[in-house]
Amino acid sequence: MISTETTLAGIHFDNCLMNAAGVYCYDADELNQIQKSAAGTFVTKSATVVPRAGNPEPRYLSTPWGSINSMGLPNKGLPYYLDYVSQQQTLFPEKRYFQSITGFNIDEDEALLKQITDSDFNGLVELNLSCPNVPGKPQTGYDFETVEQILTRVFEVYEGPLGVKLPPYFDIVHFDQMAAILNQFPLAFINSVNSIGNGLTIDAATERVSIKPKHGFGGIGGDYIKPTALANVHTFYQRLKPEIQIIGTGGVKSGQDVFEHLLCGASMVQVGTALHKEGPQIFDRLTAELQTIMQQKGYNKIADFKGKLKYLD
Ligand SMILES: O=C1NC(=O)NC(C(=O)O)N1
Repeated sequence: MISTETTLAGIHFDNCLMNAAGVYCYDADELNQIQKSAAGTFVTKSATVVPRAGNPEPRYLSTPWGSINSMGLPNKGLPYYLDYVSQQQTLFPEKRYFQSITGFNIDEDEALLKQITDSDFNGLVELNLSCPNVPGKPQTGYDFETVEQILTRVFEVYEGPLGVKLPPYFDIVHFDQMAAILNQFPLAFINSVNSIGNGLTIDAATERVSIKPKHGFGGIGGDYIKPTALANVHTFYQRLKPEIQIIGTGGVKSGQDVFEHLLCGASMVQVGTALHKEGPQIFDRLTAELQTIMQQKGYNKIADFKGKLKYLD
């Protein structure tokens, strides 16, 4: 039997595929659709201290090669998601889920984590350090000193399995610097990558930008970013201590894309842009395509090939 199961933070998941935060996870209706799909689990939309309407629309566009978005963290607030996940934990006591959170400062991060500690949440926290779309707010993941300060506070106050959603990096020195910071902490995982921030797509016919916020600037996902995503997954796989596992996100729309992320070292693979386009039935297709590739190569489980990317030297 070809198995696509995986383990993350010592937790078993029947399938290594799940949604990426922000896609099919805004409310109970969307999360129910992921729950009923072939995905191994789900992550909620990044929750902030107070609910947010997000940026003005149009704020999302699917393009032939992917997507651009400037959602601006629209979410129903952490209590909503904790209530929903609590119900799912009761319905499916053997499953574990991901709660994404993002504070606008270190005190907000602490407040969000305290809310989670005070709840019956038994899953994994994904701390989003990389939203590129809140006007005036930097992508924290590019401020290394602040990342270190945040993680220091986080692990003073939170005891459950926790990982960070990182922006894409493009410079080997930055990989080295970030890995040196991340390796100081008992992180369960990192999730590489969030969208490539502040891209621009335009409509030549109307001579206009595609989305309203920030004069059309938004996070880029899809085919455009797969090479960057694979490089980030593999570079951190090479540099991080083995206790910190990797969730691979970016450019996944086929079983081959999933296979490539796993080959680069991912233990779990998230799907964003392609899920937005195809809907939750994509998980059936991706799982079947991955299993076919594994069968053709003689692999029975992910551990047979995870991280075993070959070089040409
Ligand atoms: O972290 C995020 N990444 C994105 O690409 N978009 C969303 C958002 O704008 O809410 N957040």
